[in-house]
Amino acid sequence: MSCACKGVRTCLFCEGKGARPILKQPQNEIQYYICYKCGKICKMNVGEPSPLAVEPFCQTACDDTQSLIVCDDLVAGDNACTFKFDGVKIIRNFVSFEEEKELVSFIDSSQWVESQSGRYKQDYGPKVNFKKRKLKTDTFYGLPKYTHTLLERLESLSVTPSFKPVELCNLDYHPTRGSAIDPHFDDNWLWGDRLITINLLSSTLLSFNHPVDPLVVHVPHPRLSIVIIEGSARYNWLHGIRRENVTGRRVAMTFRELSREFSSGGSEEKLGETLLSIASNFI
Ligand SMILES: O=C(O)CCC(=O)C(=O)O
Ligand SMILES: [Fe+2]
Repeated sequence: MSCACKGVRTCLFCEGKGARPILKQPQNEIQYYICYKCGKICKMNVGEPSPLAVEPFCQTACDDTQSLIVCDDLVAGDNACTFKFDGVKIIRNFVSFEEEKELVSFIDSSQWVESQSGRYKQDYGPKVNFKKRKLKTDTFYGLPKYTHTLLERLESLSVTPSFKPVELCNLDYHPTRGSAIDPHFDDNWLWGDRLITINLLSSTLLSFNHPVDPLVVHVPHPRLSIVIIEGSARYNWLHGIRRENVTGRRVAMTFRELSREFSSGGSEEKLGETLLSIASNFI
């Protein structure tokens, strides 16, 4: 085993060789979670088991009859919260177990590359230097074929009108590597308003940290579900996956669309058109 950790990032492999993980969660952090069933925000009391251990249901009665739930403009639960948190949609059972098996086998037939914090990665999209705001398209040939039906299905659900991704990033997490992703904002120069992730093989929690206050909102990301991040969840809260919430192998497929700058009327419109045209080849 080896790893690609740099700077403050660590995984179980480099920690085994002496790397020191920095303390990531503040002691006085107030934790909330989103109810699996009704989408309400509930406060987690100290000492309560992780919402991943027991499905986090809110204390009030909520309707559990739907297999497809959409959490939008989440409302404060009984333990009323005073902050605004919106812009997360969860669609459960977006893929079936059979499709999951097929997808993972397609994905695994391509090479995984080691990434930081115990993750493996596969990228389909432009090569980007976000610091210098430069990108190259010469190694991007198109999105993989296995995404075609998934994107058509997404289109037909109409929760994400005209979503045209120009990047797919597959990430592989495993508890034996201590895989995680530290709280971060996704770029907003190239990438647009919506980030969409399909979660395969195991359920997890997507944790949203307030950029200033010691506040976190854990959002369930069930196996087979899709999560759409936009609005304040996209731009005002950092998101990440904590090591303790990776309980089995997890494969996440994240799709990203173009920002306004790369869309029609924007200063990089032409480059955007090139990317869209490449992405429409399913290879
Ligand atoms: O694994 C995930 O669900 C999140 C990945 C993510 O935030 C990213 O790649 O930027
Ligand atoms: Fe991200």
